[in-house]
Amino acid sequence: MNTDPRPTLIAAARQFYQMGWMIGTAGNLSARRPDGNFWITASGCPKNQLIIDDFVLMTLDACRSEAYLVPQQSHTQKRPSAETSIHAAIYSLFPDAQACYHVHSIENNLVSRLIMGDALPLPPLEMLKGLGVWEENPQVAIPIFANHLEVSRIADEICTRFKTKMPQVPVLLIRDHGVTVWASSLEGVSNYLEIAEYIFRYMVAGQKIGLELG
Ligand SMILES: CSC[C@@H](O)[C@@H](O)C(=O)COP(=O)(O)O
Ligand SMILES: [Zn+2]
Repeated sequence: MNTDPRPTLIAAARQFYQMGWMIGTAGNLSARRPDGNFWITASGCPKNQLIIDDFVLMTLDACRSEAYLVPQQSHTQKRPSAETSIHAAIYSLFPDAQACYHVHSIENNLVSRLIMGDALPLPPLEMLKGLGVWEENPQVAIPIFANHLEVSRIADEICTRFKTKMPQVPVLLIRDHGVTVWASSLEGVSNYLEIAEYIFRYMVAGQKIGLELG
């Protein structure tokens, strides 16, 4: 990824806003640069009207799963997303990840309540191939994490769980909060998010008509 990812992030945020996934400043998007630093949306920005200065450059301490502001950012006084620690956790756990998207949709909030355990089993849909699962009748579950006011606690729990058990697909849910997806390219992360949200819409619609989802 040699070009500036910010125009792509701006376009993606506008699209997700229109889908109802980034309403009222919700959500945050990030992408890595070739030097390993990553751009992330500044906190509290309306996602339908982002500009190039609505991003903050962070440097990653992969060993500690923490990110820090890159100094000398004369162009912005903005604060990074309040959920930067989750992006930092993903980038440190998955060195191939080049982009990480987090959105709040009605459906991703609803499905996080379909089961009160720590993983959501998915129906064996063809669409799972788009998340990299090429199996007959796949048994896939998405990890669910508790939502905490202190975001670094969510990030710590992601690190702890994924260090012992890697997720089957690059998707995680935070209960009553939203979804986070990651991929090795900007194109890939958008596809993954669209597929995850398709599956969530399917599950919510299936529940409504009493479908057995397993
Ligand atoms: C609509 S408030 C949502 C926030 O609390 C948070 O969950 C979120 O996704 C956006 O936080 P931000 O700091 O703007 O990146
Ligand atoms: Zn959020």
